[in-house]
Amino acid sequence: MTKGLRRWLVGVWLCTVLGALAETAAILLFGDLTDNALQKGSLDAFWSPAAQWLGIAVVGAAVGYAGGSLAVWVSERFVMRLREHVFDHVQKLPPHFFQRHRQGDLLSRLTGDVEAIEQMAVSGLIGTASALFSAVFYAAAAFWLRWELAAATFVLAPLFWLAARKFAAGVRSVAREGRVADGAVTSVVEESLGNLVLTQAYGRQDAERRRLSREATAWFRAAVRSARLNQAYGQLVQVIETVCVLAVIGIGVWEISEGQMTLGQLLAFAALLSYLYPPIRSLAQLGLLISAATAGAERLVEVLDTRPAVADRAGSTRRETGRPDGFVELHDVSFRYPGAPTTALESLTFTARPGELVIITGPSGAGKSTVSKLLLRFYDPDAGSVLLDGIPLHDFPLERLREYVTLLPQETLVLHDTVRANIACGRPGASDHAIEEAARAADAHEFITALPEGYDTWIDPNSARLSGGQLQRLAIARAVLRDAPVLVLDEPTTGLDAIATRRIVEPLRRLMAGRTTIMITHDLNLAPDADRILVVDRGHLVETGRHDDLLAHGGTYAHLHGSQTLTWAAS
Ligand SMILES: Nc1ncnc2c1ncn2[C@@H]1O[C@H](COP(=O)(O)OP(=O)(O)OP(=O)(O)O)[C@@H](O)[C@H]1O
Repeated sequence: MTKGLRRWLVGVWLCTVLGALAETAAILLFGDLTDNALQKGSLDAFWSPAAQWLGIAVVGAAVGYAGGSLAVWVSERFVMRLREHVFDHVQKLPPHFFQRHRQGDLLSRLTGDVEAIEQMAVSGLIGTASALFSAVFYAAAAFWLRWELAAATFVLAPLFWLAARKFAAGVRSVAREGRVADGAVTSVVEESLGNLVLTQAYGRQDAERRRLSREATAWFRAAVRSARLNQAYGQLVQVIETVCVLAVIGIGVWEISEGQMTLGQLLAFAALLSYLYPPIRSLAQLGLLISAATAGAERLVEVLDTRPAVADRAGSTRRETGRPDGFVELHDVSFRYPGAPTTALESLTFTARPGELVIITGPSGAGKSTVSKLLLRFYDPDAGSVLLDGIPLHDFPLERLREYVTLLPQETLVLHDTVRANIACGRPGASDHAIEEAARAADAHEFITALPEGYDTWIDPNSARLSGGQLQRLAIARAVLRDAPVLVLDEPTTGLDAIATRRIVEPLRRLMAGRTTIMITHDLNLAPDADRILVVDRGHLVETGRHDDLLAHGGTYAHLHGSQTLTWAAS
């Protein structure tokens, strides 16, 4: 991530060295001026050092400006890359990662934690480099000016380090608490806003406020503790500095009274000290800053350490497969979700030939949706194989595979964009004509043109502009445009009433025509159309056959069908 940034970093450090050199030279000139011009009252002795001082100040300002701007550019660029890197990584993570982490907490990691590191990167880069060089130069100048005074100062310098060390552990732990609390606050806000209807309908406002206030109190405590620690450290450092300055003045007064030193030298030395302490202080403080940023970094590393469940195999990205016919086979497939106590699928075997409709049904939690996750290769099976046209799925480049196998998920997924863009994401770059054709095939053209801005109407995931059935037809249009040989439909009618369901049956049939379709559903309306029905229960395939045969068999399928017919009759 730091590739290409390192040479700019060298530039920053170079500017810092030059800046410190300029300031050291200015201090020495100040001593000169005091002894030769001020004390003697000689204007002649003033001009030359004054002109040099001015020249040095101008050069110092230019170098300071260049170094400061460059340092911010380098560190902000680093942070930008870090954020993109983490984001890219998160986008590859498997579904269970998102089920186990609260969304708000992930948001806070991608924003707040990255900012914590940003602070360290900015202050670290500018701060450490400039503090280190300044400290070295000023220390060298101090020794050159009066070594005995410098020695007295440096005897006391380790006190700064001791103070910083004492505080570092506390600062890190409080920063960690703060970051965790920040994630919790974001999570509560995000969850509450997402659940506003439930909150308002059931009068849960007070309960939600209490939830927020609990997390906010933890955050408040951490923030106050952190401020207290920093204040205490700052004040302690002030006291240490005062001790150092008094020691130097004491020794200086004694040396002047002995005639071993001039007032100019003492004043220059005192000025040098006022330059020397800030870098020493900030070097010590850097430890505290790093301690605080480490808490944020640890949370990011936790995300980065989570491996994607699947990745392109070596060589698979170069493999040219051509568009498959859509022959899907599962052989003895078993799968258990990472960390789950039981297997979700056990020795599942079935095939779907090109153009066939295979329906997978069964009770809730049977493992039906898991089949869709394996077909899209969100996960690889623990045992057995999933093949497309006889080729194991992991031999296809992931991106290509997902062009060949299209998923129509349970929840209608909407992009924050126009209706047109929402359909076009099925095939980026599709012409307006193709988009409209897809919408017509999905019976969506009519309601889209009735929208205020037609295909250019803006929609978003929370938009109440479109009904569930209309959103589902939009998703069908997207799938039509994608034109994949294999289609996986996961409960396409869930959440739709009988009328809306009836309205999507025809578009669905059009979409399925000529494609291998694997439909996961409780709704057995389309079951008579299926070439094969699989009944899954607790991860096992318990029955398979055509609708009429399974009904005649009188087993689980007949029972599921019967209970559904009863529900329809009752409704
Ligand atoms: N991310 C996960 N981590 C652990 N277990 C999971 C995860 N997702 C699903 N499961 C478990 O795997 C089993 C099969 O789940 P799956 O979602 O495939 O069932 P399903 O038949 O589609 O259910 P439904 O009809 O209710 O959608 C269930 O016991 C479920 O609890």
